[in-house]
Amino acid sequence: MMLGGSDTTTVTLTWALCLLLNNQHTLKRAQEELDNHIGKERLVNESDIEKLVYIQAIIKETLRLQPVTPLLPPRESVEDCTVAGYHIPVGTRLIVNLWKLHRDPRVWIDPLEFRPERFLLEHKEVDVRGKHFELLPFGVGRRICPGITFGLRVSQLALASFLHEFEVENFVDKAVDMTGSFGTTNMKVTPLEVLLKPRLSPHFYA
Ligand code: HEM
Repeated sequence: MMLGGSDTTTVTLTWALCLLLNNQHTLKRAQEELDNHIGKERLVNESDIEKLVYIQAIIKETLRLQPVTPLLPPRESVEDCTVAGYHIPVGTRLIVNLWKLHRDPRVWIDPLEFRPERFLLEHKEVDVRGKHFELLPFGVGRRICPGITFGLRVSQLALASFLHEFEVENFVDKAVDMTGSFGTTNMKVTPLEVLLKPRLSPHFYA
């Protein structure tokens, strides 16, 4: 249970930072949201997350483009059925391809673009809890991730605190490498190196 939790959150936060660094306007907008709602005289609290809708949208958009498990663990059909015109005999192993689903151009406008705004606009009603089949980063059905609420909250709070407390810049003057391992877990292959600068008064870091 704890292994499922720590890896997945680290992977999500790493990809979120990569995507923000490669899309500077989104990084700026996230920090503006933090400055407007929290200011610079105190740290972020868990109770602030409700108001940080852009931060929430960043985590959703990260999970869409870089799902932790691009292929969900296999299922087995318990009876003969037909799906989208394909006959699936009982006992067939089925694997849901989240990578493809989350980038389907019939569902998502500019599917390869990192655009958190989509979750405040045209996909406002889409959540990640297994009810909307176009976005299933935590899986679906009776084996759905039991750590959704905790995983989401930790990712949102960690990202909000990090961006509130630090200016973050790419270490080298080129786009962050987005190569993923694409194994069971979608890890970033090369290390992410960033430059950090405090954004708040020194006493917050003592
Ligand atoms: C961003 C964070 C997380 C993501 C993206 C994530 C994603 C997933 C996915 C895709 C599955 C497979 C679901 C399926 O087969 O339909 C899963 C299963 C699971 N997750 Fe998570 N997870 C996260 C956080 C957590 C946390 C925080 C915990 C626990 C504290 C956790 C515990 C588990 C467990 C125990 C399973 C296996 C459930 C089963 O097979 O019945 N996960 N997770």
